[in-house]
Amino acid sequence: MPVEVKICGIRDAGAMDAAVAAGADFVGFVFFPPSPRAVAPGDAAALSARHAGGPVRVGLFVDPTDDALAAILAEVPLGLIQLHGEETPARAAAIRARFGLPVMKALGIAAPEDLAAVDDFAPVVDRFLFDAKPPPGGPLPGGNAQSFEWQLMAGRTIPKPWLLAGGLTPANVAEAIRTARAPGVDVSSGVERARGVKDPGLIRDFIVSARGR
Ligand SMILES: O=C(O)c1ccccc1NCC(=O)[C@H](O)[C@H](O)COP(=O)(O)O
Repeated sequence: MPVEVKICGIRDAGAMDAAVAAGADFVGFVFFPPSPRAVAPGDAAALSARHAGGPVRVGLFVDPTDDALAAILAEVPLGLIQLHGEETPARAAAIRARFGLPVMKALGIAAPEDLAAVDDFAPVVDRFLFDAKPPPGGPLPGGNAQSFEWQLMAGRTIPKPWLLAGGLTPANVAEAIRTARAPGVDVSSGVERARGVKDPGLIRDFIVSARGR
């Protein structure tokens, strides 16, 4: 199976087109206003409409209310909801049931015990994303260009499809995949030329490096 790739934080046509052309499996739209990568729902819908088919459109949320989810889903044709906050398994289950979309839960990993949450979420989510724990007091719960120890994932049986994230770049993604034995990867900062500004060339390089060609 080819490694799955998600390009997160798409905000402009150049990035969207590059991700589609390079064969990304997922593109992420950040619906978290404090993020420099936040995108307005109308803009996300327009970017999505540039391509029929192609990658799964992922909406990234941080502890969203039902009203916020409903408003965005009314505008943007999302195929997957990414929960990147402090959502509990019960909240993830409720979102999945109410909105009828698959859910990917992001878990911050710094030590082996952080993976214990997998057992709690596995029955109620469709995918996992394993990211570095955010810096204490930092403004963002993700997208911080920070890696965690990839070796923590090696040899783990994760009962759902999963993506490795955190500090990945075109230069380190192949080693990260080998070390973590990751079936998929997610990137944001590592394909940016400035914070929040994606670089189409880096998006291409990242996907080529991840897939080993
Ligand atoms: O990217 C953001 O701005 C963001 C804001 C709030 C919550 C999560 C966020 N990003 C989550 C992602 O899926 C990132 O791609 C992932 O954390 C990896 O980011 P990076 O280390 O920058 O590649």
